[in-house]
Amino acid sequence: MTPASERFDWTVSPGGKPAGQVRVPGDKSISHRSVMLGSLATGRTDVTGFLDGEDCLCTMKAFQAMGVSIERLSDTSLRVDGVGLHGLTAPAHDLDLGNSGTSMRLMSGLLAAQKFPSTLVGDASLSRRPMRRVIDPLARMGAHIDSQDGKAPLHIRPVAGLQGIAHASKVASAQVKSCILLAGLYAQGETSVTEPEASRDHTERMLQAFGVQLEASHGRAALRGGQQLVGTAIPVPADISSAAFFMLAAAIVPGSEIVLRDVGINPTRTGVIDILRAMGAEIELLDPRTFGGEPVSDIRVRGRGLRGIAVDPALVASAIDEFPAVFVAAACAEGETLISGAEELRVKESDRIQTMVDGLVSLGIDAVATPDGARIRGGQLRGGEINSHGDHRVAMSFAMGALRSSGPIRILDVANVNTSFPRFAEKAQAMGLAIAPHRAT
Ligand SMILES: O=C(O)C1=C[C@@H](OP(=O)(O)O)[C@@H](O)[C@H](O)C1
Ligand SMILES: C=C(OP(=O)(O)O)C(=O)O
Repeated sequence: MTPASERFDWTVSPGGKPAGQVRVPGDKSISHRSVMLGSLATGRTDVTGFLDGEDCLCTMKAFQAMGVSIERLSDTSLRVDGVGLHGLTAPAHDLDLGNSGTSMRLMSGLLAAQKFPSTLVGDASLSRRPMRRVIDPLARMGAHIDSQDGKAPLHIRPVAGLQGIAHASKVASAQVKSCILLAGLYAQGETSVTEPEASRDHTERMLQAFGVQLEASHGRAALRGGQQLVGTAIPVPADISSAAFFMLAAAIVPGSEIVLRDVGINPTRTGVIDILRAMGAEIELLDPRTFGGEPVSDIRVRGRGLRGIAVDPALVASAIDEFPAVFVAAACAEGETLISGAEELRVKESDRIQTMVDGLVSLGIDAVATPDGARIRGGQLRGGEINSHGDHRVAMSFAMGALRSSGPIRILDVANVNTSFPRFAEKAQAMGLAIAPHRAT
């Protein structure tokens, strides 16, 4: 795998008609949680379809550094021998969580409850992201976390115990919700989280699969502390957030047809399907089934040409990571697309509103950023150079844009794609994209 420190670029030549079948890598959210919950359980957890991206490998290494035996049976299969809720041991060094917001926010919850200190560090992008959204509620539970003005590194001090709280989150964030629920496993009494829109519910589903009693309803989750987790088998579905780039590819090229296999279609994640359908894409769910506690299906996408829409703000939470792809879909649609209610995009790996608007404008598209979204008028993409700002989802979205551009698109700084989608360029090539990776010059 390419180390994120090496600079890589892509040149993507225009044209191509996406065709064929692909299974994109495993779901990132579920892969992180499989390591975390498997480590805290008693007994063995076998994980198949694990995402071997750098983000999830950071989580895996962090738990290994805290004494958990995690064996890689293959690139995508793990065997986790859990140490129980109180079995983690003090790491000998800072825990480096790379580029991964999910690792840092979820782990801060469970580490806040430990009898040993720990320090969580990340790369330059992760060190710019807001952590007060987890530090403040954890402090109300009795945790001690020192930060750099609300940002990483996070120094977590040992505490005698935590108290359950009822947390009303201002943002719809599965990372905040999961952080508090993981701390709640160790707290006295009940811990609950409510949020303005329902965020992805993998933590709730997976805790239940590990035997935890939990109340979950739309926008609220609650559990009582002191419950034991019991190891279980976790088959990880393909990640709808990675599949979204291929949905985009087929949707913007009339006459194309692809099938994406084994994709997780948890209803808290399927906003991108609703948005692309509203824009005119033909998307069919084939053979719906379940993997463990998660709904899965194959997805057929046929390109029919897209039209601009006002994206329903109620879909933002369930499509949050797919907006870079939606920006490119909007650029390839007839008419105007309005995106609103999506200010969370500004605090991801990059400011995804600004990065996407800047990139589209440099490719000749009329696009304007607003505080919580953008206005994008569809048009002819021309060739040019895109700075991905080291943001994997920005890089992959613009790569697909080349299917409709009049000249080659060069995308700078793409090594970070390995955080969520290892071997993306090979899979995209196999589906018809003329993508050439090369060392940055
Ligand atoms: O809980 C998770 O696994 C994730 C939650 C989302 O973040 P927020 O909770 O910050 O919205 C998402 O953007 C991220 O890629 C993964
Ligand atoms: C926002 C993302 O991840 P994280 O928050 O885990 O860095 C993402 O993968 O798009």
